[in-house]
Amino acid sequence: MTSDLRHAAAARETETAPHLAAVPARTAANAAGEHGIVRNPGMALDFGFLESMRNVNRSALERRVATLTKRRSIKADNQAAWLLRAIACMDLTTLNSNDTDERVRRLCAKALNPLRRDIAEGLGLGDAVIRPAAVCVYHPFVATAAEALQGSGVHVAAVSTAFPHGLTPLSTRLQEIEASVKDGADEIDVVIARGLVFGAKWQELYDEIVAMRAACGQAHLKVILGTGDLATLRNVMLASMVAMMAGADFIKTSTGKESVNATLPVGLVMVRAIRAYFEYTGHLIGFKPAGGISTAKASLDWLVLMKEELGRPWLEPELFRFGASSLLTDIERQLEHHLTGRYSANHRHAMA
Ligand SMILES: O=C[C@H](O)COP(=O)(O)O
Repeated sequence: MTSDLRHAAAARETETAPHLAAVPARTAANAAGEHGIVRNPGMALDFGFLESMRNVNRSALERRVATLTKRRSIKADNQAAWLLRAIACMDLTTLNSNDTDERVRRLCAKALNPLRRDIAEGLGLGDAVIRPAAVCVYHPFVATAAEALQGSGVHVAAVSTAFPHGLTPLSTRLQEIEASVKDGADEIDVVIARGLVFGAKWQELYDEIVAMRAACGQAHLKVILGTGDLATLRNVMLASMVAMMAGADFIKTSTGKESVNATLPVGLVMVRAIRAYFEYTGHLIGFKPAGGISTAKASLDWLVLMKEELGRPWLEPELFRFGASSLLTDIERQLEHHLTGRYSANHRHAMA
């Protein structure tokens, strides 16, 4: 364990719940790494640890979520700052069957200038650069996005393993990852084959993710669980843990294509898995809720959940992302409302 992580663990032990709030911002910031966070090296698949995970109590989770979202008291002045943070933690996404290079270029242009000039000026942003953390695209558009975003610091994320179902031979999925990395992807969002969860084939799931992590090389690995397909919250907890043990840098809820996408109770299960993994290993894993998050209000609920359950470091793009195709539109509208007291039509905040 590095001294930074030892420091984080020591800080954790001195605090009361939610004790990860004690982890200092950018805990591992001194360690080398493109994101300023020590990458999760993974660990051997530990069946004993998996078995020790308690059953998930859905009604307790729902009560906790209700408390969190009701207790939230982000006042109007703070709200604009939180919404800017939501932009900074966003993977601005297009994953449509009718995507084109031109559409991806327009989305990248939006990522480079996410707020209309009058809104940015009205907020007094000056030289501050507020941009999404990444643009997320299908593999065929990685090179286009990489070229459009070159030098900007906005990453290219690719969904590269037979998204959204993950149902091609592993060798094909690994080749797709390698091709995306070669084309310039900084981050790879992979989907798991959900059948491995239903069959409790944890070893096979673990081995697949280990292979995917190896195929990523320096690119960061986000593992999409497809939680809406996983049937039980215990499956969500166990799949989260297996993904982290196999070396995931982030765990992500959904593809956006399941009938149920990111929900706060499922998110709570996953962030508690992240907490348990941290307590066990000292490694910090990112979280990405994705799918159906389209309103500024929803983004605030998620940010509150992260702050209350895991603490300040999980309000940084190194450890938290929204996967969202239309959230930026609503955030921009709300920021305009904050400045003018009026709402404008969505088309005034075009994405791509
Ligand atoms: O990973 C991101 C999701 O596919 C985006 O879903 P969304 O279009 O519902 O925002």
